[in-house]
Amino acid sequence: MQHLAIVNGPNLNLLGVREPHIYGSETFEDYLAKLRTQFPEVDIEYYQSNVEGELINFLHGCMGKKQGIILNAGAYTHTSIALADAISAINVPVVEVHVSNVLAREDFRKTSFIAAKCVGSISGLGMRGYELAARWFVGSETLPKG
Ligand SMILES: O=C1C[C@@](O)(C(=O)O)C[C@@H](O)[C@@H]1O
Repeated sequence: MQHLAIVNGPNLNLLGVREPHIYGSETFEDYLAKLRTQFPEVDIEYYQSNVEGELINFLHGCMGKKQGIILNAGAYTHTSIALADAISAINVPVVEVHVSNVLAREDFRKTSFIAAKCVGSISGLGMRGYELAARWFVGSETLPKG
């Protein structure tokens, strides 16, 4: 069985409530329940924190345990060298996901400190970005299978 982690950063606990015109009106918990039924062969652990260091600790803990990480770092995407360093430090591939199209928004969202450390990025495809990232991991032959 493959083990993936979905990691959501600050303010993403408020998906469904927060600025629904940008992020939609579905809660992440509802979305995750559907996602899990789409990937019965995958163990998907979900972690969310509003605290930078807690996100880093969780990423460290994925070493040797997960085949891949799907990370929406929220606003830390645009600020956190520490998070970028954590992605470099762990031997687990990370796909960056953003619900909104960050390149179509404010200029400060156009910089991602984490993008270059990730295997790829998905932005602007709504919640489906998580599904597409999971599908990429499942189809990836280069990854060790658990
Ligand atoms: O919190 C978020 C959410 C986001 O990562 C997204 O999923 O679109 C985009 C970020 O710029 C923002 O700070």
